[in-house]
Amino acid sequence: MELKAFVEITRPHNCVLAGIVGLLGSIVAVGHFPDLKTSLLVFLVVTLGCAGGNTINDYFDYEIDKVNRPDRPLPRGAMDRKTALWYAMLLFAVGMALAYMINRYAFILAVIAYVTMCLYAWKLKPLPFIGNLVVAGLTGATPLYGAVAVEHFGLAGYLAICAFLVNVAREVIKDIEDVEGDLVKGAKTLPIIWGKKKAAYVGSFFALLTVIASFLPVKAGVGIGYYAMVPVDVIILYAAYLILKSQEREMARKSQKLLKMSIFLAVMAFLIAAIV
Ligand SMILES: CC(C)=CCC/C(C)=C/CC/C(C)=C/CC/C(C)=C/COC[C@H](O)COP(=O)(O)O
Ligand SMILES: CC(C)=CCC/C(C)=C/CC/C(C)=C/CC/C(C)=C/COP(=O)(O)OP(=O)(O)O
Ligand SMILES: [Mg+2]
Repeated sequence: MELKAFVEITRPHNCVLAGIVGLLGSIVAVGHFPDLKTSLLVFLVVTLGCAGGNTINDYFDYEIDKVNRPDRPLPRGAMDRKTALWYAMLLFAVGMALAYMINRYAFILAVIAYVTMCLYAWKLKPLPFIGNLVVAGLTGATPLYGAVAVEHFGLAGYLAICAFLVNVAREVIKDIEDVEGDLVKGAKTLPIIWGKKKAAYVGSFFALLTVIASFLPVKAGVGIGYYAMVPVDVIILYAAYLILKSQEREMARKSQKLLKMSIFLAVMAFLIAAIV
């Protein structure tokens, strides 16, 4: 067993980004950084939840990942599945204990999110489009989590809408990329039941909705720092153009990676707009 697998299986890049988004939700809700203890707790509860979610996801996706992602820790043998299961439970347990230190609602929302990630990995992923909505819903819940922690909502709802829409687009396009492995496990994803072309239209439609929604905070008066969102929207539209042009695995991978880049850049833009 490789020790680095305990970090790798959590997909730390996603977890840190998610933790920042949780903190961003608190900031845009109250218009300033919350106190250090709340900031740290929000970051850790979201990061640990995302880490546990990614770990339990790989536990249940073992057969699919042997085809789609053979380089991941479980299919390559760097960690055994039973260890991954217990590790995920540990991550969730620590996250719930920390959530309890924030407030009652933050604890309840963390439990709901953690259970949802387990249900997704165990049963919901193979459901056409439902699985995509569940993952996107969890990403949309992330900024709302930060708002619940500070017991105020403010602009966090706009972040949640954008997070949800862009991740629906990305999840559908990821399913186009993963058709080969998903067929192995009998997953009935959108591209498998509707065909890759129709799924590409769905993904592009949600990408367009994301661009439209990305201007909601401007309507709410977020200032000049917000124009950093323009290049983000250009990247999102280009990702939509690519997947409409071709639904081959490599093009789907390029399109979904562009959407991930747009998420990272958008989060940085929101962070700058919230701080300056
Ligand atoms: C206009 C615009 C794009 C606004 C950004 C909205 C926003 C705040 C997005 C953040 C969403 C979020 C909480 C991201 C956390 C990291 C993440 C991408 C989570 C979803 O992961 C599921 C995915 O299937 C994992 O796959 P992979 O990234 O390939 O490991
Ligand atoms: C709101 C709280 C407390 C936590 C939220 C935690 C977050 C950010 C969740 C976002 C969604 C997420 C990262 C879920 C984890 C499970 C996961 C990786 C889903 C996608 O997995 P697959 O659909 O199998 O795709 P992969 O090919 O990437 O495995
Ligand atoms: Mg998976």
